[in-house]
Amino acid sequence: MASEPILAVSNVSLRKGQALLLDDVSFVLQPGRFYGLLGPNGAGKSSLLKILYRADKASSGSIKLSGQELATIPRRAYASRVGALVQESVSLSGLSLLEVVRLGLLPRRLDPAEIDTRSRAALDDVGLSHRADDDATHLSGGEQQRLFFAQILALAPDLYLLDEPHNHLDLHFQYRLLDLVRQRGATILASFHDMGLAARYCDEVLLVDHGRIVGQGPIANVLSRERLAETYRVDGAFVDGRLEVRGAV
Ligand SMILES: Nc1ncnc2c1ncn2[C@@H]1O[C@H](COP(=O)(O)OP(=O)(O)OP(=O)(O)O)[C@@H](O)[C@H]1O
Repeated sequence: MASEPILAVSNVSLRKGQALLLDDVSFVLQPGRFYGLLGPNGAGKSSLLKILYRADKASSGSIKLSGQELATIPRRAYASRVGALVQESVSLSGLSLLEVVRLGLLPRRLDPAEIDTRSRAALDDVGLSHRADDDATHLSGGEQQRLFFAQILALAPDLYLLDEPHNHLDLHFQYRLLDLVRQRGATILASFHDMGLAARYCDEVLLVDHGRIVGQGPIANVLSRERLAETYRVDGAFVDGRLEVRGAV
């Protein structure tokens, strides 16, 4: 029998003016699994993730975290269980790397020694411990992404929401950081445009198109030749677990 879902999304819609960004979205996430959120540009992936990390509110529908309606969970309690790596740029002005990671631990209310230990360990995980006291504004794009990964790794949430986690990362860190997150054994929902990474890491994918979930399951089943043509407008197919694309259609 399946355990209680960590997240249950039922009939969620999101309107902005005349535009329907999410249209009756429903799915559940089971604990400990790695889920990919796939879909073409403008499909609604970031809009959905924003609602899940409470940067936006659904126009209708229900979202439950371990059976509790999201709107009834105190913000701090929610933030200590659900960690997000997001696309929006954040000002790091005047902060050291260590301070940025510490900030991410605020919802946890830990004692200062524990905050320090966790923050330094997380910086080490992402290969930035030697720069702990540097000014965070001086980081490259990929280094900043690693810093935000450190923040979320230090938090150690039950549910990781990752919007294009591979953004700006070189090959080493794409694999290293996704391996690290997966090893935590938490639940992960991550959006991907890189199908190689999605195929390697995701137990299951959710395919979004025009604000609707049009498929859920193992990636090679969801991204059939027909769906790849309809949704991504490419002539392609999964062969031996790898996506082969002949070109755009
Ligand atoms: N505040 C808003 N008002 C109106 N439309 C919006 C708003 N925010 C986003 N959109 C539109 O909603 C659609 C979905 O955007 P979203 O960022 O969720 O897509 P996405 O699947 O994450 O795309 P990408 O792969 O390009 O990052 C887009 O067409 C976008 O222009």
